[in-house]
Amino acid sequence: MSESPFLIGIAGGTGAGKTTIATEIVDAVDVDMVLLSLDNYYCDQSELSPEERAELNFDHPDAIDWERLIGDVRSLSENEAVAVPQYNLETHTRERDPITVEPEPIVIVEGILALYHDRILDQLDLSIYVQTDPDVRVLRRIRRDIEERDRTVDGVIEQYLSTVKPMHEQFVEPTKRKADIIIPEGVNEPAMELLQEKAMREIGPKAEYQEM
Ligand SMILES: Nc1ncnc2c1ncn2[C@@H]1O[C@H](COP(=O)(O)OP(=O)(O)O)[C@@H](O)[C@H]1O
Ligand SMILES: O=c1ccn([C@@H]2O[C@H](COP(=O)(O)O)[C@@H](O)[C@H]2O)c(=O)[nH]1
Repeated sequence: MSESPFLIGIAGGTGAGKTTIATEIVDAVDVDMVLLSLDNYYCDQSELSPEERAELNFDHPDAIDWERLIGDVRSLSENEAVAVPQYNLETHTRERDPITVEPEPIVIVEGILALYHDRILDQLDLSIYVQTDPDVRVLRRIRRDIEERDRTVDGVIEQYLSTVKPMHEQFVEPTKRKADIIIPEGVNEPAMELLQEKAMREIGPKAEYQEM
């Protein structure tokens, strides 16, 4: 692959539907893609006790290992494979072994702070902010964190009020102004069709070139 991949960033509050949108694009467009989630780039907290980890602020930009993320996005944009860290959201720790990810014609970077850092933003060809009402997001988060992240209702509510909500207002929501496109309420058919067409248009000539 000689051309640079087309880089898409998808940001938005917790529970907005970022992962769902990214996965739908990957499934619907007949081109190989890399989906890079900021959730894999949280700093490892294994040196702390489980109780101390549960108290951390995971919604402040300092919680993210930016150097690693910026380096991996740059490597993928230069068609180099990367070793993506594997982060466990139940234990707040990084697994021992990363997973090797090969470059593909489309790279999607997805996470609450995907549009926060200028060194990521500068590399993006298309930036998207998913805007979903806070009450919808928090209801989705309660269900998801209990079903998938081993949390309790009280724990989710306490974390939401102490860190998730204030950090969203301070750091996540303002990135909406940096977005090329704002998608309301997560997955919706017209928006998905436009995004899939855009991805195909951007990558079409490269795909044809590759087949020659
Ligand atoms: N448009 C939607 N309608 C209903 N439920 C949705 C929608 N989009 C996402 N969800 C659900 O909400 C939860 C959070 O979605 P997710 O895509 O993981 O959000 P994010 O990545 O922004 O945190 C998941 O359980 C998902 O199935
Ligand atoms: O160890 C961790 C790391 C992150 N979180 C929470 O995850 C969300 C971001 O993920 P979404 O999929 O976009 O919801 C963030 O709001 C953190 O609070 C965590 O709880 N523990």
